[in-house]
Amino acid sequence: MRNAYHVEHVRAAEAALMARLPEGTLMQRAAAGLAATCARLLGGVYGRRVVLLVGSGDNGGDALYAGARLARRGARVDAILLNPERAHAGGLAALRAAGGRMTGDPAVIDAADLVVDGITGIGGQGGLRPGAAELAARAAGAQALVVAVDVPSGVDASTGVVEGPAVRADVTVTFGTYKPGLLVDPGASHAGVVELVDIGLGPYLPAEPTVAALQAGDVARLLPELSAETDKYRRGVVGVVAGSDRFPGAAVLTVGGALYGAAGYVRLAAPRRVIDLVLQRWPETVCSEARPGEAGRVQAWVVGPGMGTDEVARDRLAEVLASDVPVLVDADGLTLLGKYFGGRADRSAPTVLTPHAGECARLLGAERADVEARRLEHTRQLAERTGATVLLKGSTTLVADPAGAVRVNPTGTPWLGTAGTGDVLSGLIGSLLAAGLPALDAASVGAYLHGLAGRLAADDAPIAAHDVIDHLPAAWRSVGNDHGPVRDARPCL
Ligand SMILES: NC(=O)C1=CN([C@@H]2O[C@H](COP(=O)(O)OP(=O)(O)OC[C@H]3O[C@@H](n4cnc5c(N)ncnc54)[C@H](OP(=O)(O)O)[C@@H]3O)[C@@H](O)[C@H]2O)[C@@H](O)CC1
Ligand SMILES: [K+]
Repeated sequence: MRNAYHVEHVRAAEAALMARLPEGTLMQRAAAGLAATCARLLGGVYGRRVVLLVGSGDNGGDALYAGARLARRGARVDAILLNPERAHAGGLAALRAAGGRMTGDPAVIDAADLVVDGITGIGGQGGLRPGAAELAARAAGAQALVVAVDVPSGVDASTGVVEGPAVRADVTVTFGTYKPGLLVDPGASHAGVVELVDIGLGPYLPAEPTVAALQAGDVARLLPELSAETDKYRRGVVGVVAGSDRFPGAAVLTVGGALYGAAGYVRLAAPRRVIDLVLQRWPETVCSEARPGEAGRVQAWVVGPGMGTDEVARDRLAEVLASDVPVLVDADGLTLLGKYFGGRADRSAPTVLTPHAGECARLLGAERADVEARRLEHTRQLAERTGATVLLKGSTTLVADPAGAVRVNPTGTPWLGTAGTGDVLSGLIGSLLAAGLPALDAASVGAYLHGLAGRLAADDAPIAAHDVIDHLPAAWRSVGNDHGPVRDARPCL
């Protein structure tokens, strides 16, 4: 698990650790890690041109001490101080002693091999002020690699919100722990590759992170265990209510995602025309024209993709919500939820909602642009308000549960932003719910596998939703299964 903590937790941990160490120790650890990354990126230090952008806080101090280390190894280091009177005194003295120079001329940026962004870190507030914004823009237009110290300046470390101009880094070297703003967009897309330098904060951070990102090993651990005794019934049945005469393809994609999840089989409740189309593609589907409540027992329902928003669809949703099993509501189901159910599910069994930003905005009565800009806040808010686990789709998919846990998905590709991929995701998560995964795990594991399948399918070229289904087995295989290879459960005869 890649854990990220709100700035208030980082500050508390830092204070507790600093109380046990000689003054300046943490900044030296940070600067050493930063300088090592810069040296590696430069592919050698001697004769390289490095420019430091230095704010008046400790973020600037880190940059100055790292610059001093590089200067001692022969780099030509120029520091631009945003506020010369308030720059970190110890860092300044170290840089001077190592042969670094202070300059007021931003033209040095144009000729630099590497720019170190030490304007603001966890102490930054709002978008960059004009002087800092000009330097950031100049660095973005130059050839140099940009390395952000702790957090790209202008990105809110705790939330990923970017309120105005901000640095766009190639690499961010962060200290002690990841920050949510490095994992959640729009901040994440400013951070580039994130490297963590251990400065010893670990034991002083709370057990529960503010935001966590699953890694392959976590997904492997969370996947359901299969054994020789596992049959289709024990693996669970996922029910799908999707598709309509107008949008039959949504059912094909949702069923496809569900078939390649962990459930033993997929039951579809839909109109005849939808069933015919689904059976052509997926003959293994168990289909029924009956209402969901009469279609047979399932361990989880997926309801919504392409089902329409008329009163027939409303009644189907009502039946599914009245069941006592986990339910995932997506697409038209979300519209119906807002229109007829006051935006609330009010169920005792787990409910998962999978809106994109527009659907999330509608359910919250907010603006879509606001949801995009403050993804963490709005995902949490919708989970609190609905009592459901909410997965907000889009760049850096987020999952929040009503108890306050938040996960951010580290996989995915912009190529996934194409019609029907959401239907595949719904089916996949529904299948994981049917196999018994708790809502937060089902949603975040589903997002992980879906994002990975999308990446494998795209390989830097456009994809369609059915390509994602085709690559789900490869995505599963690539994370492995912590419970051992299933094919070895029984000896071959
Ligand atoms: N925590 C740890 O364990 C460790 C932390 N360490 C390091 O300390 C960093 C935190 O240092 P910090 O607290 O001094 O704050 P920091 O990020 O330098 O920013 C404050 C400065 O920014 C300015 N400023 C604010 N907003 C601005 C804006 N929009 N645009 C422009 N300027 C703006 C603000 O100006 P003021 O408001 O005072 O005028 C003030 O000058 C942390 O990120 C890490 O790098 C490591 O050394 C060791 C371990
Ligand atoms: K920075």
